Amino acid sequence: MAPTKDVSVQQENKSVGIIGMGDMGKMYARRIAKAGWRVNACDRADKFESMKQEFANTENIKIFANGHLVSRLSDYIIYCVEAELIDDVVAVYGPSTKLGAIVGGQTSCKAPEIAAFEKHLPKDVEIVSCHSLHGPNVDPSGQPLVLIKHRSSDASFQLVERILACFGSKFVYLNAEEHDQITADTQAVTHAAFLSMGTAWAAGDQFPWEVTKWNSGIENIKINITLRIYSNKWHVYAGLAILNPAAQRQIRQYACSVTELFKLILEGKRDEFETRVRAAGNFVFGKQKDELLLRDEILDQFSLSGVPKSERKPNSHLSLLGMVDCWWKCNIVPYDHMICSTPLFRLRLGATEYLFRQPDLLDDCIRFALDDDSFRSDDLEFTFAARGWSDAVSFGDFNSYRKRFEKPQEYFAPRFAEATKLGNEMIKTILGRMKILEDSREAAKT
Ligand SMILES: NC(=O)C1=CN([C@@H]2O[C@H](COP(=O)(O)OP(=O)(O)OC[C@H]3O[C@@H](n4cnc5c(N)ncnc54)[C@H](OP(=O)(O)O)[C@@H]3O)[C@@H](O)[C@H]2O)C=CC1
Ligand SMILES: O=C(O)C(=O)Cc1ccc(O)cc1
Repeated sequence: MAPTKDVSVQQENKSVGIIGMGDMGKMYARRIAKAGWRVNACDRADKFESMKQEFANTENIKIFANGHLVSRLSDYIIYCVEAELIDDVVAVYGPSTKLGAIVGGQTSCKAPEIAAFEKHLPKDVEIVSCHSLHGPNVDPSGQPLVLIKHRSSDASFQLVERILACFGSKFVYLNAEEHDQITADTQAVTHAAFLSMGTAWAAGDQFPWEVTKWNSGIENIKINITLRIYSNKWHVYAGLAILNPAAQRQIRQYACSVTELFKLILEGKRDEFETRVRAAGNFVFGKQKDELLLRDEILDQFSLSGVPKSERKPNSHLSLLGMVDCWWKCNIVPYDHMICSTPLFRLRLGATEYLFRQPDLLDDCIRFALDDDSFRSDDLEFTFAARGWSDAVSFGDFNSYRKRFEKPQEYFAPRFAEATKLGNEMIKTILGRMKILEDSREAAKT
């Protein structure tokens, strides 16, 4: 029989440690173990027995009582804990790291993670960090996986590459600072926009799929993504926004863009509003010639409502106008950030592109924003919400972020099961199509 990949991996006689066996840690452990590497893993001590049971029959995974035991044994140790806890957890287990091992982390913001490693790890330990730019239930193949060679030899870095190759992801090589700059946009502002939509709908006591005016192709994206975010754990979003200074700046600009555009609407300053929206659009989309990322017939498959197309109305789309204005004011061309794109970022870019690159739609939207007041109160709620999220992030208070998150979460909870199912299908279909487009663009370049 031909030697399998598993055999060559075992021959390296290296083991991987995972500290923090939540959603991402388990996903990492399972995939790395399946590729044949020995995995030593732990979560908090009080979960030791239940974890042991859960992984009793999983080949190559051994559960330990704590991170000291994992650290002492493993050659590449990955911290998969909450971002806000990284300093505390590395302070405890870091000094137990095996002599000459490599350490990395999976948290979504790298400045505090690298600072914790530099502070608490012994000097002989190398540092190679990583970040999978997708959630635990998304197929990692073809998705970006950032690798950060912070303090390591080439040989150690190549070992990490061989270990993480089992995801089939696209490696993206960045330093920690570049990572945080780009993900501030691709992740933190993306979440801020959809979190604000959810807060506004909940504050206005609207299940958007039950209200006719929220029914059109891109509304389906807004609703499905918003519900997808609220059905998740608050700490993931809090960590990557609060701990990343670039994210705080960009989220503040998003709130400011939304507020300024809304004031122009209220004051009826048509020319100023239109000039600003078009200038932002030209900056972001002016050079784009490729086919649109999103198409009606695909978007329409993913409605939570079933309202016929003929009954749909235009929308002022303040949330999308604000995104493009924010990119313009931050001097960001989002297409340059595709290397660190998450599925949600691609959908956000697809939705704004859909509006700005179809001249009739943008004309309708500008006219509607100024002449029709049926979205005014929704836009008011949205503006409050965007500023509230920006404040929550700037104040840096995890607890108030959590409270802010949990209110809409409770409001939308009854629809999570259905929305997640539809959202997963939507993401699969739309991203499948986007990938074909992106591949053909790449092929055209070469
Ligand atoms: N979920 C996602 O979509 C993604 C998340 N990430 C990042 O990955 C990291 C993990 O996220 P995720 O898996 O979703 O979060 P989870 O909350 O599911 O997992 C974190 C786990 O670490 C455990 N933990 C906390 N302290 C310790 C400790 N001292 N020793 C051992 N285990 C500990 C937590 O226990 P307890 O719950 O009791 O605190 C929890 O089980 C985060 O930093 C997140 O930002 C990155 C990409 C995607
Ligand atoms: O795609 C998104 O934006 C998600 O919400 C999932 C996610 C969350 C945190 C990460 O660090 C990476 C991906």
